[in-house]
Amino acid sequence: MTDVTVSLGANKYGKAENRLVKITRDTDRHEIEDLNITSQLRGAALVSSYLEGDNSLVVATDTQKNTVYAFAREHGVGSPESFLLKLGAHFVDAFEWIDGGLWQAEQFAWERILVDGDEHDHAFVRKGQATRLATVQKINGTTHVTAGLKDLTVLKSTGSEFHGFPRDKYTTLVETTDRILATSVTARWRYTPEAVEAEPDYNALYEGISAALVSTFATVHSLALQQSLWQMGKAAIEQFPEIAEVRFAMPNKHHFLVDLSPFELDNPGEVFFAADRPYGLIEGTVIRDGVAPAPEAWTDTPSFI
Ligand SMILES: O=c1[nH]c(=O)c2[nH]c(=O)[nH]c2[nH]1
Repeated sequence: MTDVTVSLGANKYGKAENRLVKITRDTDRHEIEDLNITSQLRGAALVSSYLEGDNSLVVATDTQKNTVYAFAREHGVGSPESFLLKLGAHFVDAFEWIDGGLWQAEQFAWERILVDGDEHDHAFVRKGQATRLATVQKINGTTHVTAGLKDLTVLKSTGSEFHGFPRDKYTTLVETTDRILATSVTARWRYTPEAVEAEPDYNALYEGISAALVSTFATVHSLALQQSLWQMGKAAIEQFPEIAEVRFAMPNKHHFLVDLSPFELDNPGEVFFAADRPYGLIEGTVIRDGVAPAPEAWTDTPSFI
């Protein structure tokens, strides 16, 4: 057997993709900062953790994660650059064997939802996300037009409650009167045969209907995402006689308040972990009374929405 020797090359370790949502709520006009942060450390002395399983110098990835959330509360975010600089300085200063590291951030941009032309104080829409949808169905001699949108991500940093649900031995969810409500709306609506016949301005209808959906999301004080869904569909149908029905699929994008008490920090609704899965999935159709149902309009379109 030939003598084979191996050595450890470049390495670093840490916690990837810490989803941090920071709400600044000193006044009624909230600010949102939404980031995905990765922290990784390097140090020559860390070789023993790889070669021998010696963890005596391993600043746990869990500690790195906690530091991200605690720093958001202690120092705020401000800019991703300044936040990462603070993290980097902390790790190399606090642990002398940490020579360096790599700290990376993605920041997701949000805009305030406009309600009657005015910026809302605590309701936001993710920038540049929504995709417009349109379908023409010719079937049994009839033409149906459906339209909609997907990936319209909206968030309210207050004005949402969830309580009064049944409890059994598997229920652990704590009742809340103030939570973040966030969803990525998929909605498809069907235009009435009369609207299609009249060859309406579909661009103007799309703008108006999508504005009605988001402004209703913003203004409804929500007791559940189900109720927001209903109110959004109802508003669109009431404001636009061209719509016969609206179908929705709305994931409940959970934001969990981070427990900062182990670090002797309070967290009055400011620092959240934005989970990506599992998520609640709330679906429903809102139908104008008196219109003829047209299930064939949806033939071969995506299963529900
Ligand atoms: O708006 C909500 N609807 C639910 O049905 C539900 N279930 C849950 O755990 N949280 C929530 N939130």
